[in-house]
Amino acid sequence: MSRLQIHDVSVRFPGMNGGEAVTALSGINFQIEPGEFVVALGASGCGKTTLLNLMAGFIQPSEGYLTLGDSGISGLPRVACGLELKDQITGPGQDRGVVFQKHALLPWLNVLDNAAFGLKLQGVGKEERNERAADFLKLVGLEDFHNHPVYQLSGGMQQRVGIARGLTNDPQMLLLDEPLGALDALTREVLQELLLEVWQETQKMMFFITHSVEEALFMASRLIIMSPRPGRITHDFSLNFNKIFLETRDARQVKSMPEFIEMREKVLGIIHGDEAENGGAH
Ligand SMILES: Nc1ncnc2c1ncn2[C@@H]1O[C@H](COP(=O)(O)OP(=O)(O)OP(=O)(O)O)[C@@H](O)[C@H]1O
Repeated sequence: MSRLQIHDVSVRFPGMNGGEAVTALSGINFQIEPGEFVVALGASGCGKTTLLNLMAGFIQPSEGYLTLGDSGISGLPRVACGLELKDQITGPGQDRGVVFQKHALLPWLNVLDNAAFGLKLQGVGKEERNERAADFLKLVGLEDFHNHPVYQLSGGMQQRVGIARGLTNDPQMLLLDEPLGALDALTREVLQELLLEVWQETQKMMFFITHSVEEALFMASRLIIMSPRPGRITHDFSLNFNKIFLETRDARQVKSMPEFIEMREKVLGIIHGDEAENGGAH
């Protein structure tokens, strides 16, 4: 397992319709260690999705570079980085799985074919891809739904398929952009617990974006808070509420612990302070 490192990264987008350029991220230095569950929280527009897109290799930084172990993800060529990277700049890669809020499933395919779709694109043979997809469908509790068309499934079950699909390459890292944001409260809590179980089982690095402070505190082994204009990481907390849950399996009890409530108030204060500073802009 390798660590993900972000070195002095900034991202500027050209202004829309001839407007001013936007500095979405500035001076980001950050690393994710093997086994960490990192959650990013912050006001709208503070650059959370931009950061995830960088890690996924979907976009390039304007300055700086990213590495996963001794492979470059994006940024300056390895010569300019002064590093001995094993691989050239790779962009998106099988070592990083992505799960979106809208599960982006293919409605004409069944659950198994959706979960195995990425493997199919890579040319993995049918038997092997079905076997690998089945392992991860089992992990998310869908072992009895292989042949169901995805459009017949509830939102929560569709997102389970999305999570299984993100895992089928057995990536080192799972990048999740508000994966539970579109779900009802009850389903959301069930999937929070499921994701923690998946994390415990697979030990993968997780980078998870949310707007919910409670969800962030419950899920994170490390919580980063970002602030906009330009997007920066302003706070970095180590937490262990997720481990307490995995030991006790009692989410209600964890979320009502005095330490949890105290931390929730502290984080809300930080975020509301940022929003007030930015005129509540979204
Ligand atoms: N492709 C783009 N072109 C121009 N500006 C962009 C582009 N993508 C993002 N931005 C701008 O960069 C800033 C950061 O956007 P980003 O989507 O990363 O924030 P976010 O924290 O994920 O927001 P939200 O919580 O609302 O999803 C915003 O000001 C946004 O308008």
